Amino acid sequence: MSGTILDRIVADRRARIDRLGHAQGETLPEAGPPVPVPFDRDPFVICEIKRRSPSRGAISAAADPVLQAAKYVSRGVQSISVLTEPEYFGGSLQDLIRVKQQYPQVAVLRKDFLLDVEDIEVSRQAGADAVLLIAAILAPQQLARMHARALELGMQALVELHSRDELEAVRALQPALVGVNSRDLRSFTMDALVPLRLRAYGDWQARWVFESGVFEEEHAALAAEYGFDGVLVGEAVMHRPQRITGIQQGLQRQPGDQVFWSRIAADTGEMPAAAAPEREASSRRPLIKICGLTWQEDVRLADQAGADLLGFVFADSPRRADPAMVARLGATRALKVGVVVTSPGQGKTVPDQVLQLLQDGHLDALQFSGDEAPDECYPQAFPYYKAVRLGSEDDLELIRRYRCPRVLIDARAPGGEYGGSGHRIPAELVAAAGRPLWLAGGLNPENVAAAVREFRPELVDVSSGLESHPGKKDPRKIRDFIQEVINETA
Ligand SMILES: O=C(O)c1ccccc1NCC(=O)[C@H](O)[C@H](O)COP(=O)(O)O
Repeated sequence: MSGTILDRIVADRRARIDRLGHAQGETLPEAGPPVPVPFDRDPFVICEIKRRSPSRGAISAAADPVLQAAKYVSRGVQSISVLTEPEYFGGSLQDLIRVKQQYPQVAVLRKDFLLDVEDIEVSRQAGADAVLLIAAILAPQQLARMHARALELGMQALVELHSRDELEAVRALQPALVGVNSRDLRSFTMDALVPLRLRAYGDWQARWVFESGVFEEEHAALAAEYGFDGVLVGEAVMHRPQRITGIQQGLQRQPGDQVFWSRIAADTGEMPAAAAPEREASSRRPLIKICGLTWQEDVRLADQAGADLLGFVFADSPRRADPAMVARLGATRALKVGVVVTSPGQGKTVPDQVLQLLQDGHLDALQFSGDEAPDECYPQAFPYYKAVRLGSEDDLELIRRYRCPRVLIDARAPGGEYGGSGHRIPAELVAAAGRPLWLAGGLNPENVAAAVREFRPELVDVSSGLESHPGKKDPRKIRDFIQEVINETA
């Protein structure tokens, strides 16, 4: 057997079915199940009952499923996912049966590693209104059979994907309910950009659910802004059902004209399915952000030379940008980012002019480069990402605390600058910073190739290293920097 946890869970479940049958030795209700209720009613926040998981260990080992469901229902939740896998998740079919019997008007999803048509029938008999079908563990024809049986029985089937190949495998089926898991069930790594990346390829009529990693309002806002109709939330609400209200609010955002994270998602990570074998994702050219642009001709040059992001500093700096210049730029190929430094505990202090640029589409996102706390960014601007300065191992912990899909790491310079210092981050901290890596701090045309080789960043960010003097970029350095990055990953 190959070694991933997903392989082990599936093999153990298959062995349990062989031993005990599809009901796994559990007693099913004698009375016929009630007519299924729709699973995807709005607000489509699916709250999960999950005692433990292989990735997180014990979440709420002793939780009573009916009491937990009560906490969800009292907050307006209409769709509940019940983990019924016993060995790795501490669940059972009885959990689902009890929840459904107590709350017949709530739609209940059976979340398990379902393998056979008989699993679908047992789920219905237990009272499930919907079932989860995981594309990663089912051959396309088997998935199609199980999907068809679920629909025949009046249930809905949430088809879960995590990769482009899986999406292409279910394309012919065009399921009406698709979940994209931001967690890779094989490695447990989470990446909020995976659902955004796959969503762009899902061009059939369906309700799309963003799964895993949803903890706060801003995670649901990200899902909603980028085309998801629902979110599936587990650990966050097991611990704190009070979060449901914020998550419901976040999901109310209408998909707008934001492109920032979907462009980043498209330009990073998994290659399009057809091209994947030719090129490893790890050898993909990192995105290039050229920051501290103050002159229009520098902006044009950086844009034409191949920068992916253009940064404009709206903070104390020799590179402070003029908002009027940014407003005059018009369309650029590269995304435009406004860099701000706001004061912690002072509320909303992003300058109005900068917010206006974001609102009017002259900027695509903000970069928070100050000492903003994790909960001080989203209320000020969206989309955004955080820049975190690393000077010691203690700072590494900071990275994990922020909720945006990516965090830029920068040097904690001796002079206390918030950015543009020209200082490098100590190599051992970069190595320990986690991946995907957005790397800033002291890069220049001479050292960027080595940095790319050593650290395989997803994005490199440069400012002072391309200047002829503070605030003015040197055209040759811009071109050389970009060429060095291209050469290193060609
Ligand atoms: O660039 C600045 O002057 C600046 C001032 C205040 C806050 C942030 C600033 N820059 C943020 C950036 O993203 C820079 O590109 C980053 O710090 C790297 O700068 P450098 O070390 O000069 O390449």
